[in-house]
Amino acid sequence: MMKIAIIGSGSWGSALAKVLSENKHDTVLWGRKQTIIDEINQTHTNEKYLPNVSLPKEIKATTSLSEAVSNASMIILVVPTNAMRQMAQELNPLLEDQAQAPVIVHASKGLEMNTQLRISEVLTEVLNKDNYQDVVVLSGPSHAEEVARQDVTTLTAASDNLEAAQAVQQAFMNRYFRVYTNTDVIGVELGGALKNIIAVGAGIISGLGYGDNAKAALITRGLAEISRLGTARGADPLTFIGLSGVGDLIVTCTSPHSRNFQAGTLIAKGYSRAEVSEKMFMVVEGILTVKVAYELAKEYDIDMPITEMLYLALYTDKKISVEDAIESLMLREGKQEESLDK
Ligand SMILES: NC(=O)c1ccc[n+]([C@@H]2O[C@H](COP(=O)([O-])OP(=O)(O)OC[C@H]3O[C@@H](n4cnc5c(N)ncnc54)[C@H](O)[C@@H]3O)[C@@H](O)[C@H]2O)c1
Ligand SMILES: O=P(O)(O)OC[C@H](O)CO
Repeated sequence: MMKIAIIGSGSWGSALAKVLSENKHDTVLWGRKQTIIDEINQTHTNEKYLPNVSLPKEIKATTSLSEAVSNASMIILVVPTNAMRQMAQELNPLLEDQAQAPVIVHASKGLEMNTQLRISEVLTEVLNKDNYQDVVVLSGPSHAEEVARQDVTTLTAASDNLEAAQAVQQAFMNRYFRVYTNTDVIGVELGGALKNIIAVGAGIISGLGYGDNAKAALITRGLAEISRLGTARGADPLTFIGLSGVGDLIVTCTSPHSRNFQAGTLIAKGYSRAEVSEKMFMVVEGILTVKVAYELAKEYDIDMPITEMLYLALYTDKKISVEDAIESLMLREGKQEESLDK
């Protein structure tokens, strides 16, 4: 058993802390809001982010980053993507004097605005490489609400160093939480980040009353464009038919738990991007990732029609309605489906 620090006490950080504590690890949960930290320590709940869940009383919560990471063998970052750089900068001096360099894990899903970097790229850019062992990405189809009630869940731990991925696998695995390993960090991170865009689209078509045919079309063609961008960025195409690809795409596009899906239903009701962000108090990564993916698609000359339509609807003043966007997707020139020899 080891000391594991979880940085971020929102829905996913709290659910992951619950799993690790149940696996008998010395689990410390860091958050920036004193009221939430007090609630976790005193009543063993986090009603705002993980309602109706009893957390193990062994979880220690703190607002002190130094206390959280001191002597931790593993540090798991679960803050919104655009807070990762700052968290890594704050971590850097605290890792200087650790007796043993920790494994750094992140379990978030997005791409950094402006730099277009994957989260592991941000972490390796900022963290002093002498002070940590490896970076591991934990991703896959996993809603916090279901993990917290011990529903069967499968994930992927990916790292360039298979042994580091295996260490994460061993820390988390139990009868309801099964972790596979992978060495395709690019594919695992891009699958997790880009599926959120398609989930926003799924919420929109559901909110507009389209049926299951439309949803299946969106998921399948969404997977095609995720795979196109992913392989252009160096991912193994097979990764996109794994847990962090199609697995996460299915769960996020079909589950009422998904914040990205919920945000899509609000967009279908006519709310603007700013209004949606205000109404959803939890992070909706897909709304931000649309912009980054659109820019990457332009840069790499990749056809991403669903992402492009969402970008036009959310980020430009072209005032394209969602109905017009869907019609224009449907009426593009006829295409051939992907095949292995193309
Ligand atoms: N909720 C899930 O089911 C789930 C599952 C898998 C992955 N994820 C991913 O995990 C990441 C976190 O999601 P979540 O569901 O926990 O979000 P959340 O909105 O529930 O919680 C986010 C937490 O980060 C904190 N935070 C926000 N800005 C911060 C900053 N600048 N510095 C430090 N802390 C900050 C918030 O106070 C909150 O505690 C996202 O990338 C999400 O895609 C979520
Ligand atoms: O609630 P969402 O849309 O952020 O999705 C959560 C997880 O990524 C699902 O695997």
